[in-house]
Amino acid sequence: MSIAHGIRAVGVLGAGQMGTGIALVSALRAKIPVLLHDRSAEQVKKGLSLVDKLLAKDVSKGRLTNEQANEAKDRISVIGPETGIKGFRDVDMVIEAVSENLSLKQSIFSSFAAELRPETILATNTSSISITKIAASAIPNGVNPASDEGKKSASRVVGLHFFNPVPVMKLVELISALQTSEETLERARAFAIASGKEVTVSKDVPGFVSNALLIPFINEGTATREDIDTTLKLGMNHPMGPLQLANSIRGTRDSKYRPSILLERMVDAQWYGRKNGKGFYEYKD
Ligand SMILES: NC(=O)c1ccc[n+]([C@@H]2O[C@H](COP(=O)([O-])OP(=O)(O)OC[C@H]3O[C@@H](n4cnc5c(N)ncnc54)[C@H](O)[C@@H]3O)[C@@H](O)[C@H]2O)c1
Repeated sequence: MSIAHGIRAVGVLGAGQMGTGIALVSALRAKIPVLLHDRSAEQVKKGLSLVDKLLAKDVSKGRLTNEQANEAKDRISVIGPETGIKGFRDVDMVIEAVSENLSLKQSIFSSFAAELRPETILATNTSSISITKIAASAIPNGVNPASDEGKKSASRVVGLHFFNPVPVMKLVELISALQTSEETLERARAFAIASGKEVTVSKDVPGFVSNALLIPFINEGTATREDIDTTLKLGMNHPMGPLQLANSIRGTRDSKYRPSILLERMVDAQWYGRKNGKGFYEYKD
């Protein structure tokens, strides 16, 4: 049985690569008001100009009318630094897309618990941090996690893992923390579908489904980088070889997905892939 998401407005925290894309699909596809906040005014400016650019491209390709593009843009408003996350008080769901850092996310979810309404759904776009750990930080100070209030507070936290670039990639992984309620999960699923995505459900394990399956391809080392990538592209119809993809991802620190010696040595050599121009491949630009 499918249930309605019931989200009348969404808050997006972080206007980087992912937050900007999430704000755009929420405004354009789910057609609801979006409140965007980032601690950096510079990032907000960059994010909004990217939204303009992507919408203009859709109009020029005939995928959207001018009116649809303008309506989508008008649904996005910015919460300034003086208001901060207090500006999310009236939304039904927030999606956190700040930098990948456990203590940063824990302090943000603890502020969400202090500042937002108790029924607001709290979603995180993390790609490698345990949703259960994040959910545990969404319990108000002094409340016992095993009490009814503690369980209820953590039960509205869910993983909503969008892929990069968000407007293009069709998949969203939905991740249930140990504490997540069925209602939170189903409403988050309905919201991702309304935003134009296909949803898969993953357990709260390191890497979730997608990155956990990718790691063995990257770690195998049975042939040259080109032969590994060509095998997966031409033999298995992957659009991109795993080692090309590996140049854009980061680690999980989980022992099950321990990187191969070669990957560790590449990090020792400070060859960080696309980030600084050398990984399995070299990137001149
Ligand atoms: N980039 C990807 O391919 C990708 C894919 C899936 C998931 N993710 C996850 O999405 C999240 C965001 O990744 P990204 O690539 O967009 O990062 P990014 O560095 O592009 O953006 C992060 C943004 O968060 C802002 N920020 C940091 N601390 C903040 C705070 N306390 N309050 C408000 N804003 C704050 C930064 O100013 C920055 O604009 C991470 O958890 C990442 O793991 C990334």
